[in-house]
Amino acid sequence: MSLKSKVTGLILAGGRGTRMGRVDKGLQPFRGATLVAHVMERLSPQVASVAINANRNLPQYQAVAGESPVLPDFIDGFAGPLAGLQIGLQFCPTELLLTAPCDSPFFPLDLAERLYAAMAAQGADMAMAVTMEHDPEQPDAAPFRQPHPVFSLMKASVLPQLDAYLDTGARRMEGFFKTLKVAEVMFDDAAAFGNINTLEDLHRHERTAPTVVAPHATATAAAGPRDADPAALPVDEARRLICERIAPVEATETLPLLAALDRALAADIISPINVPAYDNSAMDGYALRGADLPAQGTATFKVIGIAYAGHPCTQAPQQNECVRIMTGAAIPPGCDSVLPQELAAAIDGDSVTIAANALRPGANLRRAGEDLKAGGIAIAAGKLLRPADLGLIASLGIPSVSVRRKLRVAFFSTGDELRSLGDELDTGCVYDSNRYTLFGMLTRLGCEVIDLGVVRDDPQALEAALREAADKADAIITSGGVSEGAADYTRDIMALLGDVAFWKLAMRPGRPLAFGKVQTEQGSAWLFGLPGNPVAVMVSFYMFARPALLRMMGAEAKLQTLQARATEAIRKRPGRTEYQRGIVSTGADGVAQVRLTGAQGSGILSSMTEANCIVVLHHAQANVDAGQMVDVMLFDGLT
Ligand SMILES: Nc1nc2c(c(=O)[nH]1)N[C@H]1C(S)=C(S)[C@@H](COP(=O)(O)OP(=O)(O)OC[C@H]3O[C@@H](n4cnc5c(N)ncnc54)[C@H](O)[C@@H]3O)O[C@H]1N2
Ligand code: MOO
Ligand SMILES: [Mg+2]
Repeated sequence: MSLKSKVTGLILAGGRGTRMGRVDKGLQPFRGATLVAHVMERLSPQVASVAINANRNLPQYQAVAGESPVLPDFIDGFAGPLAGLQIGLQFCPTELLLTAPCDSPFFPLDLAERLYAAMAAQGADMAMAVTMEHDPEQPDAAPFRQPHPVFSLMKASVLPQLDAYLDTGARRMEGFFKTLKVAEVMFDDAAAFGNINTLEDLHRHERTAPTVVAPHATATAAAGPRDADPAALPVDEARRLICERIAPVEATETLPLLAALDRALAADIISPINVPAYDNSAMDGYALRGADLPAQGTATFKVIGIAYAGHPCTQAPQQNECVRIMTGAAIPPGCDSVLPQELAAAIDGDSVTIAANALRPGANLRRAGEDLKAGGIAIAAGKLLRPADLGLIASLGIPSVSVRRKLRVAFFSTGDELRSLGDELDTGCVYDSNRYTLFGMLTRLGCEVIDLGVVRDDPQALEAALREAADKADAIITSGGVSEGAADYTRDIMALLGDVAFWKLAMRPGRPLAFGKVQTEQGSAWLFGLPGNPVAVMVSFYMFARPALLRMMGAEAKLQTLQARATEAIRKRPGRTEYQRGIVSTGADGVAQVRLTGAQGSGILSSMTEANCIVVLHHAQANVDAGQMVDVMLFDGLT
């Protein structure tokens, strides 16, 4: 089942708007629509359906909501967001509820996904967004954790706990959350959770250009302390801008199951049968009726038949009778329990003696449909098919599946200094390594690769390569030439052929990045102009090209991070995301620990081959002390 189908969105618009002069915040005009309409637009793609919690101007909210419900508080008197949450949970038709306030129109498009990942991983009742913020009055002070309780994903089943909490007269969200198991999810981009509190805020944001058109405008709002480059775009923001523009390729194909490994499933796999198809035994032993088991002492059962996997026994045991049964064999009629043979008190010819408490009635049975129910979604569209998926599909008797077509990705390296393998290495030259790392990363991702070789720093050669790439491919990956260097013609040519933006990112390595669409008469392709430095090209690929390509492939793109303890102090400047190469291992106490691989320069490719993970030091994060936990991304999870 897809996550989206499990989540209902709730927009919290029930407040009094005190700080806005008691105007109805959600209905304030903003960039050509109401604030609530902006929130609705960001929430809708993440959820199965949306509801709005509002207590005033209900017809106006209904006009924005369309078919979706507008729900006033159940308890009286503008009791705050918890009252909105209560009615939202009462209404919620799915197992999860995602909340967003009506005055925060910039929140991440992967909010549901990221909150859910943490909630599931930690077995929590709910997950809440957290950011690291700076006090604008004290720019030199350490950043602090800012929870955002109004951006939460929770199980609908917490409603009775909320009812009980509200019955005590308490009204604070944080107070209620203390009664639950909460997973906190750190988001890099504090600005994305910024809300519009006052009319002045509203007008200030209104004057800045919309996020999608001019990333740098919002980057300024998100800038960290004074030494950070205010024009640099935070990583989360850049990833969001890229993914917002990109859509999956439409074409699909039907492939025999064995040819579908690593491809993105184009349609849900619906189970045509129950798996298992019949109740069967989980053990070698004796099938019997649980009601016949002794309450005390022992009871002796007569063996009346034998059931093998594939050869059922159709005889129904009567009182104190049983059937000898093997693992996987169908349970004989009337039986509901299986005694593993080693738990019998005695076995003598065709009689088996069982002691009281040796077996719980109902034990050791695998019920029909306990793995998959006929008619249910066995695997949701978007899944990249792994070995277990092939097995699961086979277990349903399905011989072929519909997958998205392979993505065609053209790539080339740029630079006069590059020499191909087999060439002499002249003075001032380097062997072209980026094309090999790119080939590896693209192939691992399951793309059809089109290698266009090395392209000289020459406008005509570059234009020809880009045109050829746009004609042949869905996406183009280049390396080099996107910085400010005098010989970097790529920028001019890319801009000439398409709608390409050159970004300076608040990250290291991988500061420069070109992204946009290259258009020719024959076709168009998304271009990712990655920086030339060999480590930067890999990091930029993983952080930006990979999620975008996966999205084009119609696959879910998760960047999974784990936590590990830093074995050493790490220097880190707040205001940019740093990706350092690390080696993760298990510490003496069983906790994951990570050490850095020596020099971290963006030309030092050996740091990548030595590493087994990337240590992610988030935008607002400062120096890390030895022993502190840090986020790591395992290479094995990236490709
Ligand atoms: N004045 C500034 N200079 C630089 C800035 C800046 O902001 N202002 N950014 C630096 C950063 S960060 C990077 S990264 C590089 C990126 O520059 P380009 O993308 O233009 O890349 P090139 O200059 O073409 O190459 C950089 C470096 O990488 C080597 N390289 C390039 N391609 C390959 C390849 N296929 N295989 C192996 N090595 C390759 C190239 O020889 C250079 O040494 O700009 C900084 N400068
Ligand atoms: O992208 Mo550059 O490699 O950050 O140094
Ligand atoms: Mg260059």
